[in-house]
Amino acid sequence: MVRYGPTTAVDGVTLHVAPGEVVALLGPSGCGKSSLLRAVAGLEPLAGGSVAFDGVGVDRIPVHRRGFGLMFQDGQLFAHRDVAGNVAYGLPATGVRRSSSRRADIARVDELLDLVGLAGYGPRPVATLSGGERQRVALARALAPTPRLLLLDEPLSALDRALRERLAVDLRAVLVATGTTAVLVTHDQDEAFAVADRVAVMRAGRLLQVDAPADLWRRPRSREVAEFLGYEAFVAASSRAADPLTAALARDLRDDDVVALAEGAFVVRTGGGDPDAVKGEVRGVTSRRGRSEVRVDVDGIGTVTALAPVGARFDAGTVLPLVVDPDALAVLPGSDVHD
Ligand SMILES: Nc1ncnc2c1ncn2[C@@H]1O[C@H](COP(=O)(O)OP(=O)(O)OP(=O)(O)O)[C@@H](O)[C@H]1O
Repeated sequence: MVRYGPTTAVDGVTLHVAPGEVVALLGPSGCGKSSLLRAVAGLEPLAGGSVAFDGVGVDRIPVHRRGFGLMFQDGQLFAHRDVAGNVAYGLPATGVRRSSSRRADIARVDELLDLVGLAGYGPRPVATLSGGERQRVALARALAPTPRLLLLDEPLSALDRALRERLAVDLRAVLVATGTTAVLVTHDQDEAFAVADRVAVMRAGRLLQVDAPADLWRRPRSREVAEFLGYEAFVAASSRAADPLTAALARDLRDDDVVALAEGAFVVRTGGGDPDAVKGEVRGVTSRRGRSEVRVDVDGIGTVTALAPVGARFDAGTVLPLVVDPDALAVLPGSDVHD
């Protein structure tokens, strides 16, 4: 538990991270992700509960003795050191500076820069680096002491989306290659899914669900989780409107189950009429990422986003035949669904 005066930021959270595992804490702004991470790091005092590593409590151990690495959104590089100097700062001090240990340090810095895709950048002043390059240097520096746990607080959030997507893939590759156990805080679902082995969805100081990305997406435990992930419509399995959805899922549902629809649960059917197809009345069309997203009203379901080939144009009011893509559906068990 973490409290700030009367505000309880983290409450009743139990989270186990396996050796070598990467876990993302995902949730909206203010849900307590950073507070949880900072409590693990030792930067926030615990109002209750405990933090243990390898079965040993670390609550009384100060931040710098926990053997945990930290990396933040802004990298916090030293402006007066070059890239190699920043990475070398992260290396454990060897005491007597013998030339053999200096050579080993140089080799280790080169190895780390290579790992983060910055081979040859050692002599560059950090002021000349792009935002993405700075975060790569910050990652190399954080990994230099081979921390037993790496804590990353929104490490990619200051970067634009395209760069964030690329770096997320690289970040995962580096963590996996080094076998680093890590906890990452992010509000970006794509980032969490790209980097983590398991994603912990957080809301109002609590963990709602912790699962591998695919399981989280396919089996959100509650409507709250599903809505956070971007499911945009919810239909009672017992309603007639759910018939084409349950048919597409090809499995029996309980009457109190609820079918959740993500964007693309309907695809605009091109060519060939089908009198039994679901009908959707067009509200508007936007082009995004090489495809057309068509907002359609479907009887008994509401307004949802159907997909159509790029460049498809439909006038508002047009009635389109739709087919169901079962991969964009999830079933929420009835008893767990909260409105
Ligand atoms: N130093 C502080 N003093 C008082 N309240 C704080 C402090 N730090 C955080 N809080 C409050 O605790 C709650 C959780 O904040 P926290 O920063 O952990 O959330 P978060 O999920 O990381 O949000 P964000 O993504 O916006 O950083 C919020 O209500 C916040 O206002």
